Amino acid sequence: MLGHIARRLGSNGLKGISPQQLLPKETHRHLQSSLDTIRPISTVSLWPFSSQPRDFSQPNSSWSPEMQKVYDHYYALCDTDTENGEGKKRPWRKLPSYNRSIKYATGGIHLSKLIQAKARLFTRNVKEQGATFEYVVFVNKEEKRCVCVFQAGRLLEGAPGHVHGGAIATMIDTVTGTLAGFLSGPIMTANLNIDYRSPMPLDSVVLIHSALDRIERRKTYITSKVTSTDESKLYTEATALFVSISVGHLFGSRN
Ligand SMILES: CCCCCCCCCCCCCC(=O)SCCNC(=O)CCNC(=O)[C@H](O)C(C)(C)COP(=O)(O)OP(=O)(O)OC[C@H]1O[C@@H](n2cnc3c(N)ncnc32)[C@H](O)[C@@H]1OP(=O)(O)O
Repeated sequence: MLGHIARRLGSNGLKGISPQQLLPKETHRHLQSSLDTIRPISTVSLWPFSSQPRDFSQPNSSWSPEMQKVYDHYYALCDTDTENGEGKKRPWRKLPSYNRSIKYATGGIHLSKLIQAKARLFTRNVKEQGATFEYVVFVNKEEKRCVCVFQAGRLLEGAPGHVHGGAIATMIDTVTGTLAGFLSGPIMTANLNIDYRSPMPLDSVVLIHSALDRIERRKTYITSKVTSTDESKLYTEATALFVSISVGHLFGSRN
């Protein structure tokens, strides 16, 4: 199939070629009839390759009612785009989450190939939904803080029936790092201090609250705490230091 498409593309790339020309008649007819059953034809694109990367933080069937409820709560506080382009300005924004750290940033697709084409983000590389890290990050730019809703799947076991401390550290690093990157641009974790206060049962849904403490030159300090969704129980507290880097740092350059 891909060879067929490549032959039809020839040396002219995609210019002027419709999806109908690229697909065998039978495949095209099948695709057309499937799509007709789910969306009005006027809104259907027959182009079979999505240019949109998958957002792993969209709700899915592995989410517990509690996870969905907290997601709905924060989602309702987010900026919205309406059909006539008049969005509602609200303080929160849901961040999309892809399975590579830089691929979809500006120019990142080329960088990600240079660095390691087959690399995948640690927290987004298990196919079975709900088995490991299910999470979504909401950020409040004005208040320089974010909240991550995290459902810890059964494959994250450390102590029997409970979430592994390394998995919790991974999520704290990810969330504090996301906030630091959002506020300061490219960064790397220089220091992460964690106090584990109570064991977290597998399948728990928790909130990871992270906030900017201060920025000093290239250093961004973030504080974080992990609580139950009603915030009555404290699981973990942490502080993190991120140092701003140039892209060259990832290639071993000190500039
Ligand atoms: C963009 C994000 C969005 C993407 C989405 C994906 C989401 C996932 C997000 C996932 C996120 C996950 C992210 C990850 O997991 S990143 C992976 C884990 N981290 C690393 O591997 C980092 C390894 N270390 C280094 O590369 C370098 O040491 C760094 C870059 C950290 C600094 O080396 P550099 O040569 O550049 O700087 P410098 O040495 O001149 O120091 C500069 C300043 O910093 C101070 N300092 C340094 N170290 C420490 C320390 N340990 N405690 C206290 N202070 C420290 C230092 O005193 C100085 O202070 P001052 O003299 O200015 O006062």
